[in-house]
Amino acid sequence: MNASIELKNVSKSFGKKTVLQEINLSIAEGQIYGLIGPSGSGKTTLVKMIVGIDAPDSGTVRVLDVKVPDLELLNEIGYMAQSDALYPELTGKENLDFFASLYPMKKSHMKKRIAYAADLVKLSGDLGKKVSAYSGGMKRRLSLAIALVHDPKILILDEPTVGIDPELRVAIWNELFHLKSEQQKTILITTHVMDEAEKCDQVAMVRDGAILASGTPAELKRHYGVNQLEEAFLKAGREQR
Ligand SMILES: Nc1ncnc2c1ncn2[C@@H]1O[C@H](COP(=O)(O)OP(=O)(O)OP(=O)(O)O)[C@@H](O)[C@H]1O
Repeated sequence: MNASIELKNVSKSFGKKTVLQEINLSIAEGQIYGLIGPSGSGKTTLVKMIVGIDAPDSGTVRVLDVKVPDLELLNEIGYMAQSDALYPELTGKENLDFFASLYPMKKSHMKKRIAYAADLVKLSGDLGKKVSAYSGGMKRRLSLAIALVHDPKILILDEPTVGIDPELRVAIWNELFHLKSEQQKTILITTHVMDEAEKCDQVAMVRDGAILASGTPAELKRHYGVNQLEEAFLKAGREQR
């Protein structure tokens, strides 16, 4: 099977600081892939390279076998950034309409997609309100709906469940599982939360701009002889030093 997302020897520095060093990553289609690592380890920088928002200093990024950046590829990627990029003076519905209109979709299909995405994040009842009146969690939920609205093959979600209550978090994860198994979506997610990493098919542990280890959660725990993924992460970090 071809990889949906493939990074080869990707490095990036900001000034003198090396933020990513020689990253190699291959994510198969139809997987939920987790990037787990502490704050500042380089996860966001890495996903921005995959979306094409930022360019590596060296190395290559390919998505669906197309070299990034590529404008058409954006039709196949749903990106939820860590900070919400919403229009506060517009309503939730107007935000969804606007972002959906950026993609080639028939009006009737667009309407269905907006209803589906709003329902998924339990915002259907609040779509008429201005985003400036939304709570932090509601804004995250709207951002997730926007990432999904054009039915992309690949979802890239940067800490999607931060500020979302446990019940909705479970509902969102169930939908991610559904999108994977029913529609073979490829889902890349960054998280600090170990119990979310446990739900991923594959996990890469990121630290100081490098991938310390990768594999299924079970493989990683077995490799490090531990019962918790968190312990595997700590052991991998100690071995690196
Ligand atoms: N545009 C930039 N200019 C300078 N430094 C940057 C820039 N973007 C990121 N960095 C630095 O790169 C490092 C990695 O940041 P990044 O946001 O990728 O980490 P992260 O793992 O996503 O962290 P968090 O979990 O807190 O979001 C940090 O030291 C950060 O300060």
